[in-house]
Formats: sequence, structure tokens, C-alpha cells
Amino acid sequence: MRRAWRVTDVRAAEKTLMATLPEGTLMQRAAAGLARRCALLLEETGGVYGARVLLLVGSGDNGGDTLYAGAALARRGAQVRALLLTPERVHLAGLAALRQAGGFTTGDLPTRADLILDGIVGIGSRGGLRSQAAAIARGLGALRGRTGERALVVAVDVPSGVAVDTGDVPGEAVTADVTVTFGCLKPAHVLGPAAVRCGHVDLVDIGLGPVLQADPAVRVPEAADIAAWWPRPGATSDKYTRGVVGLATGSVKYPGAALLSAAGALAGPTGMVRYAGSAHYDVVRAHPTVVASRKVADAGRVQAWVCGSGLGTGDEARTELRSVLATSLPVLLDADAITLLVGGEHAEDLRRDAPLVITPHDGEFKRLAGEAPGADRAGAAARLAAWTNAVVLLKGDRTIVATPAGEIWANPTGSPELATAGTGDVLAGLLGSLLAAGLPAVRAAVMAAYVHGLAGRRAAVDGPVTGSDVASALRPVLVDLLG
Ligand SMILES: NC(=O)C1=CN([C@@H]2O[C@H](COP(=O)(O)OP(=O)(O)OC[C@H]3O[C@@H](n4cnc5c(N)ncnc54)[C@H](OP(=O)(O)O)[C@@H]3O)[C@@H](O)[C@H]2O)[C@@H](O)CC1
Ligand SMILES: Nc1ncnc2c1ncn2[C@@H]1O[C@H](COP(=O)(O)OP(=O)(O)O)[C@@H](O)[C@H]1O
Repeated sequence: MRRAWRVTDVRAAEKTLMATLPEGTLMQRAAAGLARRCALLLEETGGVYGARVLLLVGSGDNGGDTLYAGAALARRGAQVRALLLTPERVHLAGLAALRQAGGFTTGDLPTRADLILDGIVGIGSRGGLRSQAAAIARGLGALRGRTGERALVVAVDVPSGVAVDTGDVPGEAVTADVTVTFGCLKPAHVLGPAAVRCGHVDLVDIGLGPVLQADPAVRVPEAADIAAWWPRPGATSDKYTRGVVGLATGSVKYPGAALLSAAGALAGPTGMVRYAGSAHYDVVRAHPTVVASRKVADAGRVQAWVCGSGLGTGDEARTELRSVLATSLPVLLDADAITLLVGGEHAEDLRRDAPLVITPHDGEFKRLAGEAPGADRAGAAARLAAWTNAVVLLKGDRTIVATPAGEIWANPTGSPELATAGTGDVLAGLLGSLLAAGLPAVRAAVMAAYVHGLAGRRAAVDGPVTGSDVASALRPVLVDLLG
């Protein structure tokens, strides 16, 4: 698992650490790590000696890191130029070091560079980039290096222009090939559109770890976590002990949602999938191992319910929603079931002790919460989780999972190709299977999003993706993941 911390917590840790070290030590550590990473990148494209390096230098310590790293590269023979955004407010010691090493300053954006270091602004940024910085960020794509390729962009700590704590990109921002960050990850490295701007994220250890006291703001699962958490059958397992997932999904109007949620559930770890709904003939024809009935009340024993995908929003759907919420089992509500919650008619039904997971996309989120997730998607998901006392899985690129207690996970897998009808139904089925297998709701949500995202990527290799392709890709993905 990787973890990311908010700016205030990073600053507090920095302060604690600085109290024990000679002044400037952390900046020297950061700059040395940054210069090493940059040298490695340059070695891949013709070496450090003679390489053209452009430093974009803002007025804070982010600019200071950049100047010191530029000095180190200049000492190794790179031609280093620093574009100072505010020459009257520059890190003076950093600038002196650069000059002493043979680097220069420049007033304009040049046309050629092999490597650009973006030190305009780091974790001290406020709001969107100001106009001069924004114009520079816009112009970077035009710079060419010695191979004729676009200049490589290394963001120092974070790409300038991103909102560090939320992952929002409120305006113009730098798009980096590599982001070299210091001490720990920040939310922008793993959340929202900012994460996409970071490119490959490289963490330089500056000794912050032991003094980072606060809880991380965001957690990111890794393949090893999913593999370790995934339930596997043992010698004494049977289909019931592995868990039975119930699906109250689909309808005569939307039989596809039933089929896709069943396909997702069948790839999960449970020993049996039961279906309850009006698409029961279609489900059994497509998936003969599913045990089907017409109503939730007739379904037989299950250990968790998935309700809503393609269910419709009429009276019959309401009855089925009430039936699943009346159980003492974990319940996942998706799509139409989320819409049915709007207006508060089911407020009493939601007062339950058993785990509840809701999986809105942005439209469903807005319907339920009364406003769109907005710039702080993780915060919005956490607020909805607290309000509904449910684990909220907010879909999208970098799907977020939030708990009522405010724990946030960001999913690192996925593909824009997943933005197609039916993929959410597959996710609901898979997540339901994990719930029925006995996993805690937050873990089930994190695992399902991760595997579903990998399946989306895998399916996209063969061209445009359908929900069925994602379902079919779940098994090969699990084979790779679980060994
Ligand atoms: N924490 C750590 O452990 C360590 C931190 N280290 C490094 O320090 C960095 C943080 O440095 P920092 O605090 O000096 O802030 P920083 O990011 O340079 O920005 C402040 C300057 O930017 C300006 N500015 C603000 N918003 C802007 C905008 N939208 N558009 C344009 N400009 C904007 C703002 O101007 P002002 O508002 O004052 O006019 C101010 O002058 C951190 O990211 C890391 O690189 C490492 O050296 C070692 C360990
Ligand atoms: N731009 C995107 N990039 C990556 N994944 C996305 C993007 N847009 C949507 N997704 C993913 O695609 C799935 C769509 O789910 P949903 O909107 O419920 O579809 P449906 O209801 O048609 O099944 C979700 O898992 C979501 O995270």
C-alpha cells in the first residue's frame, strides 16, 4: 500500500525534522535526489555532458530545490539555464550555487532543451497558476531536445498548477513525464486529474517518514495487497462457506445489467451466485451456474446483496430495494437503487447495522448528495459516506473509496475505455461477490475497483471495450494477479 499526506501534515513533519538538523539539510537532500534522477533521465537520451537543461524557477523553496539540482547538473557538464519567474524574489543561495557551477539565467523561454525542471511552485501553491506561469506551462510542449523529441519535463515535488491536497487541476498546469517528490507522496500524486499530470512519480527519501505522525490522507492499493487479501478456497471449502452473493439487478427492460452483474459476480471468490429479478430466464440461459428466482424474497440464503443495476425505479424495484435493506446482510446499492434513495423515502431502511456500499458515478452522486462531487472528489466522497453511513465508491478515472470515518483510497488502475455502458454493472457484481465472501466493505470496494480497472486496461488492448469484454478480462487478470 502506498500512502499520501496532506500539505499541513508534511509541513508539520518537516518542522519536526528540521529542528534536529542543520539549516538547509532537507533542501540539500531533496536537490541531490532530484539531480540524481535527472542525470539518469539524461543518460537515457545522450548523457548529462552537453545536455541543455532549462530550470523554471519560482519564488519559493521549490525554486530553491530546482536551482541546487541545476547546479549539480551543471557541475557534471550540462548547459543549465534558469528562467526566473520573479527575479526579485529568488532563492539567493540556490542562484549563487547555480552561477558558481557555471549555470546562467535567461529571460525568455528558449526553443531548445533536453530537460526541463518545473520548479515554479510546489506544495506552497495557492489557486491556479498566475498568468506568467500559465503562459510558460502552455509553451513547454514546443521545446525540442537534441534527438528532435519533445523536451522531457520533470516536475519538482508536484507539477505546477495542480491543487496539491485534492488532485484538482483548476486551470493551466504543467504536464510532467516524471515527478520527483520529496519525503512522501501528496494527494495530487494519486488523485484526480493531477495524478495524470504527474507522469511517473519518483519518491526521494529525505528522512521524513519517521516523523510523519498524522494519518495519511489517501491510501493506494498495490497488486501485492490485492493478492494477499483475495480469498482462496481451501481443502474444507464448499460453495456455501465460500459465500453466496445475491443479485437484485436487471429487469425486462434492462436484462443486460443482470447478465453483466452476474458475469462480474461469477469471476469473484464466492461459491455461488443467486439472481432474483425479472431477467431470470436470460440470466440462467447466459450463466447456467446461477441459481435464479423471480423475487428477492424467494431467493434463498445469501451472504450479501447487490441491488440496483438496471433494476428500474418503479414500485417493484422499490419493493426489492426494501427487501435487501431489511436483511442483516452487507448490501451494495448501485445505479437505480441509488436513484431510489433520492427524496429520503428509504431513510429508515438505511438505518442498519450491516455494511452498506454505494457505488455512484458523478450523475448519481449529484442526485443523491444534491451537488456534483466538484474539485475535491475525495472530500465529497467522504462527506457522502459520513452522511449515508456507507462505504462510497465514487466512480471515474482514479475511482475513490471513502468510509464514514473518513478513510480514503484512490484506485490506481483503470482505463478511459471503461467509460462505456455496462462496465459499472460488472464492477457491482464483482464487489458483491467480495462482500459475500466476508471481506470488510472498504476492502471489498478497493479490491473490486483495482481488479476491474486492470480488466478494463486488458480489454482495451484489443480495441474498443464493452462491458462484456471487461467481464471476460476479469479471469485472466486474476490469474496474473493471484498466480
Ligand atoms: N516540505 C518539505 O518537507 C520540503 C520542502 N521542500 C521544497 O519546498 C517546497 C515548498 O516551498 P515553499 O513553501 O517555499 O512553497 P513553494 O511551493 O515554493 O511556493 C511558494 C511560492 O510560489 C508562489 N505561488 C503560490 N501559488 C502560486 C501560483 N498559483 N502561481 C504562481 N506562483 C505561486 C508564492 O508566491 P506569493 O504568493 O508569495 O507571491 C511563493 O513565493 C516543496 O514543494 C519542496 O519543493 C524541500 O526543499 C525540502 C523538504
Ligand atoms: N474517464 C474514465 N477513466 C477511467 N475509468 C472510467 C472513466 N469513466 C468511467 N470509468 C469507469 O467506468 C465504470 C462506469 O460505470 P457506470 O458509470 O456505472 O457504468 P454503467 O452504469 O453503464 O455500468 C466505472 O468503473 C468507472 O470508474
